[in-house]
Amino acid sequence: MLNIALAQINPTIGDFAGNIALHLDAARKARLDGADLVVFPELSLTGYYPADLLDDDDFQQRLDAALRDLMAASREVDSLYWVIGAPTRHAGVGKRYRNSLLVIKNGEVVLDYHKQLLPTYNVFDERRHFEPGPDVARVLRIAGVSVGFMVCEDGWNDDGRDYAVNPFQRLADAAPDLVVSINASPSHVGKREQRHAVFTAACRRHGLPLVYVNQVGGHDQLVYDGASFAVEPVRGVVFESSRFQQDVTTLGFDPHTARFSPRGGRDLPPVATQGLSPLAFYRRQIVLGLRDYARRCGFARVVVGCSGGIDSALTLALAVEALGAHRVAAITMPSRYSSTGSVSDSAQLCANLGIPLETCPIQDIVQQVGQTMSHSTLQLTPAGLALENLQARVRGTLLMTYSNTHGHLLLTTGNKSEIAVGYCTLYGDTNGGLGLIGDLFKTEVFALSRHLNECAGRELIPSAIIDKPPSAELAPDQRDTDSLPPYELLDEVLKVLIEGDRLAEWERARARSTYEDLRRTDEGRALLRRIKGMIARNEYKRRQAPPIIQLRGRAFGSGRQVPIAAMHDQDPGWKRLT
Ligand SMILES: Nc1ncnc2c1ncn2[C@@H]1O[C@H](COP(=O)(O)OP(=O)(O)OC[C@H]2O[C@@H]([n+]3cccc(C(=O)O)c3)[C@H](O)[C@@H]2O)[C@@H](O)[C@H]1O
Ligand SMILES: Nc1ncnc2c1ncn2[C@@H]1O[C@H](COP(=O)(O)OP(=O)(O)OP(=O)(O)O)[C@@H](O)[C@H]1O
Ligand SMILES: NC(=O)CC[C@H](N)C(=O)O
Repeated sequence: MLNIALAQINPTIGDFAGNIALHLDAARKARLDGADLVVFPELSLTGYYPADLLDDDDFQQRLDAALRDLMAASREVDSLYWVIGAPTRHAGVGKRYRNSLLVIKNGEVVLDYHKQLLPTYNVFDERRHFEPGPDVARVLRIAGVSVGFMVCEDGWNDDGRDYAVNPFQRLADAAPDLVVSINASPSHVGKREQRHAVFTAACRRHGLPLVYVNQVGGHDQLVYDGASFAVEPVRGVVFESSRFQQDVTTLGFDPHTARFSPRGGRDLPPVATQGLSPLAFYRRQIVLGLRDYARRCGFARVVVGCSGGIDSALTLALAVEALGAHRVAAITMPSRYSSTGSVSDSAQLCANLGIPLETCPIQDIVQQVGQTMSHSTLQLTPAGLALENLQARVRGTLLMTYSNTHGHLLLTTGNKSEIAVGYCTLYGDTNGGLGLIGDLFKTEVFALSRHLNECAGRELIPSAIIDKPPSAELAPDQRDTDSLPPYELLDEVLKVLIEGDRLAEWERARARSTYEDLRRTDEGRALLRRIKGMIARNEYKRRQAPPIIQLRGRAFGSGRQVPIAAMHDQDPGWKRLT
């Protein structure tokens, strides 16, 4: 019997002392639980993903020292095998580092393995920093059990197709009793189920049991849900660590039966195939994403402009859940175009959430800006769109002034639909340090708001806010639908155009059929061209936008890299100055 601890930790990138302490605490717990080896996530020493910090001299020196400190720390838990992840120096031609898995014991490296498949797609950019490891299998005998090792993406090329490099196949050829995979796998809706499908299929194909340990925590726009797991070749996933929090659990493994057992128990039931609902998932992902972003960047409090609309309401409700009511500030900034509901609904929302609502009307400043500009040599009186945007910019400026004064992090409130088509004001409502709902389509913003109310068993977000038609309230009687197609239609089209083959299977059929229906008529094709044009022409806004927490298969940000100064397909608004 081999006792193996799955140490799902939440390292902070570059906080070497803190990360070593996390390793040591987990190792001590593993020892108390009778573990022979403790398994940490990919790049557990640095945190995933250090990116260009790997090119920084000081970081490199701190990393070298930290690796020595971690080895020394391993002596404090006598004879325990630690499986850790760290960049290690690469001496040959090419990149300076490899993405490595090290097995250490009593201060010595007893095995090293270097990741072969370096993901460089979507949000990943590992080829930029790492040299791939050689096409070899690495196996070590621990407590009479032969254990083979791999790192994250190494396990994803085993789907029956004929890849040039398939580390899972290579390891299977070495016939270990057990596979240990260390990972930094960011989560989005459906990702947990995808991991289960990929690894149960490979384990079944090769008749191999596997332990998969993932990182947990929020790192900029990415959130890692943990959800580490153990797979038996016949029964599939039989254990799953808790999601969205650190977890150190020790399992027994019997090499004769290839089965796992809980500590002191006999058997494990198979884990349910279906995890959280999409809405429950979004909520937990955003809450952890904000919590870790705020604490890692040193923000005790956040501030949100509260319009009485659904986007700011949902942002506030999620911020209160993540940080507590005492850490969230809301400011209403009515203008002459604000409805009465804008302030009264904001007041009701804040009462429901238990936060005070500050008030700062903007009419005087907007007027003053107009007068200043018209009385200057500019002789310019802001009107039309310029006046609309001025209001949004005055609000953005006031919010940043509040942030500068009190040190609150400003949360931006844009959703994926409006970010896609540029229905937002640059340096106005796009101001902020982090977006919580920027990867939710507007229809999902409504659904998640209702979900929060259902979970609370009361109205957190007042139904008046949920039921009112979306409006920017920057001009008289303005409605979003004056400028945009109805969100029920727009969102389905955006799913196809933005997410494409990354669109989750459960929503693919509906989105595609809406899209294909539109392609059948002249009017529909014209609408598609218009939407494509809006997406293309607003690339520049997204390039300047704050990071948003990724929730879906393809989010704006590093996961979608599109040039700005380009001629985009079918863009009716494209013009070249000659
Ligand atoms: N390729 C490019 N590269 C760099 N910069 C570029 C650019 N193209 C335009 N620009 C700049 O961007 C400016 C236009 O962008 P911007 O000033 O943002 O203004 P714009 O996109 O023209 O207008 C904002 C739109 O968003 C709507 N809105 C505003 C606020 C809130 C909401 C809501 O409900 O959430 C909706 C508003 O009603 C309006 O339709 C141009 O004047 C130019 O300076
Ligand atoms: N009267 C206001 N008071 C305070 N903040 C405002 C006000 N109006 C707009 N904002 C800020 O600007 C953001 C964009 O608001 P706007 O109403 O223009 O569009 P929206 O996308 O429908 O957002 P929401 O649903 O929150 O109203 C809001 O989420 C809010 O943060
Ligand atoms: N760190 C990695 O290798 C991540 C890639 C992998 N396919 C995942 O997202 O799970």
